[in-house]
Amino acid sequence: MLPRAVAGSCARPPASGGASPAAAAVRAAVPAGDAAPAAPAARKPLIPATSPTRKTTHKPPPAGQGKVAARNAALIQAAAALIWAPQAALIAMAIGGLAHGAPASAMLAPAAGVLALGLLRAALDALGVRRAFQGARPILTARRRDACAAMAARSPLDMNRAASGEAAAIIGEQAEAVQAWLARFQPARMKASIVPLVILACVAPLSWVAGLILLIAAPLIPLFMALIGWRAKAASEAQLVEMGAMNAFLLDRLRGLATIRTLGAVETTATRLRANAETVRRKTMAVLRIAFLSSAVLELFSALGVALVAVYIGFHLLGDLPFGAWGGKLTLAQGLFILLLAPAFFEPLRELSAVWHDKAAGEAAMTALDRLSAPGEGPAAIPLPGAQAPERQGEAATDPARSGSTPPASSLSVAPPPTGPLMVTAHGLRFRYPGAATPALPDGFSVNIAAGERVALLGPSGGGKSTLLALLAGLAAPQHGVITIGGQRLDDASAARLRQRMAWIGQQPHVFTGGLEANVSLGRAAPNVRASAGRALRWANLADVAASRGGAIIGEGGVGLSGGEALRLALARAAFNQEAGLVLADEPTAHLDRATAGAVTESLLELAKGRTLIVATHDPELARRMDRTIHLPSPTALEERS
Ligand SMILES: Nc1ncnc2c1ncn2[C@@H]1O[C@H](COP(=O)(O)OP(=O)(O)OP(=O)(O)O)[C@@H](O)[C@H]1O
Repeated sequence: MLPRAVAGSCARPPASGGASPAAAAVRAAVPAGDAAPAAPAARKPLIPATSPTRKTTHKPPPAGQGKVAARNAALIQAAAALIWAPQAALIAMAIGGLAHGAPASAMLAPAAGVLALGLLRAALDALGVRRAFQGARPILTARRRDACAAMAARSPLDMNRAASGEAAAIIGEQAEAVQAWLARFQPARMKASIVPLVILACVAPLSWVAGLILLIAAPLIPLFMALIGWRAKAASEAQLVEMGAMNAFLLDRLRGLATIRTLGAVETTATRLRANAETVRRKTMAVLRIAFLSSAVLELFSALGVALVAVYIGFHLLGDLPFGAWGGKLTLAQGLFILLLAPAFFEPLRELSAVWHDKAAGEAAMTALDRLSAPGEGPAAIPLPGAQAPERQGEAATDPARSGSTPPASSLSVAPPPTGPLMVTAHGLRFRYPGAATPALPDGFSVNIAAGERVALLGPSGGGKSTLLALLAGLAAPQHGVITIGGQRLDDASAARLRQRMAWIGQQPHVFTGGLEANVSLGRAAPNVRASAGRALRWANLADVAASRGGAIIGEGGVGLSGGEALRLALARAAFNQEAGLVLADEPTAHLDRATAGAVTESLLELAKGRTLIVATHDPELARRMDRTIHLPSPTALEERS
């Protein structure tokens, strides 16, 4: 089985600014896929993250740079919000002037001023939003890249790796919440800490009563929002976990659809899926309930604050409440100015509350990304030799501890493995899966396979055939013993380079979304890629399939391939790799009818010309066609020995 591929990140424009917390929560709680069909760009062919010739470069997230960009964007947005103060002053003065008998023509200058300031405000606001989005995007991309790199740095044999469905849901979909959090919550927080203070500074010198009302009403909003926010975060996290679990379950069952049908387990699977969906619905409703509750609290307090200011100003102007203006009496213009500013005082607090759910969802998504990006250390982890997690950049090549218990004698050798068929040796191997009671291979297992030899690994189920192939492919490191490929020791430093000279044919090759040719080349660099992929397809007897599909998308969401065709695709992939001097095949004829299995056997033999071939199989016919057979003992024999 090749390492699972992880979907790359896809850009999505910022969500439109929601006015209420409920709207924000609906955005956060409802999966994007439910709200709108995936954009065609999101269906690009995927390339395995550990594709041998594809080098992943990891850059650290531009945290410092991102922070400066976010602060600048927030300041621009705060400045835009503050423009309302001079606009309100112009409007109040103009109406005050009218009340005192000024001619209508006196309105023209203030109206022009309000218009000009309005345009400036809109421009600044747009600039601030744009800057915030541009500042947040690279941070999200870096986090996604880190998560993909950390996943790729774990062996496909590692059972503790996140399931593909869960990883795809977190990296592809849930991670978008980080963008909303960074681009919207942080500017909103900055606005909420600057704008009300400035407005208070404008209002208080005119009327201490109005200032006091605002001062008392304002902190109640963040206080209640914080109280509700704690629950919102917990609810968002629970919802994300449930969504990831459902995706993982769905993907797993889709992969095994044929088996489910064969075993008549369709109804059971559907029932379980229905139960999962019901749990997701309940968790989503919990998030929405909290959102609507916080929305009600917020509107109540801001409406009360504005109403109290309006009542006071009204009665003050009528002379019923003659106090509160520092010993004097407010003019109509001053009263209007305060009235116009009162809603603007609460506006940033409302906005902050509206994006509070972005914060809850963003933090929950960030935690999920962190979990994926964790390098997978500890007793249960199986690191992928030769792969580098982002944190380990530059460290792996010089760290002997990572290459197993034996010192990396030839790891300093940078000579490329020889061309042509590769000799394979294994000496004194010991390998036990983390947490397993018994070794997966006979202890001290040794083997010598000559260059160009064709060998079958035979043995009962669970005897360790696939494990041995995985160790030879450098997908996991043995706890003891030495493997050499083409005379070079397979270790942490050489694994990635040696894997480039290997081809792997699994039982159920993964078909990526994309055309047949792209599925053969898998993003690998080669001269005349298309022509070479076409040749490989013709060689694997897939020319007819390619012609009938006419460049259509195959794989996830596209037209599928039969089991035999998928196997032939794997053969074409191996044939495409002209550099491969070692072909490792894991039960290539399993699940195939006799005729197709025979055809696959012939193709394998042809592929093996000029290459070394090691096949794990239960198929006696395939084993008979090999030069030699190696028997691996049964697991019970191993248990007795251990
Ligand atoms: N990723 C894994 N994590 C933990 N244990 C594993 C893992 N893969 C295999 N094993 C265990 O290791 C032992 C050897 O399994 P392996 O798949 O290598 O046998 P096999 O000979 O290929 O079997 P089969 O013919 O059924 O494919 C088994 O006991 C199996 O349960």
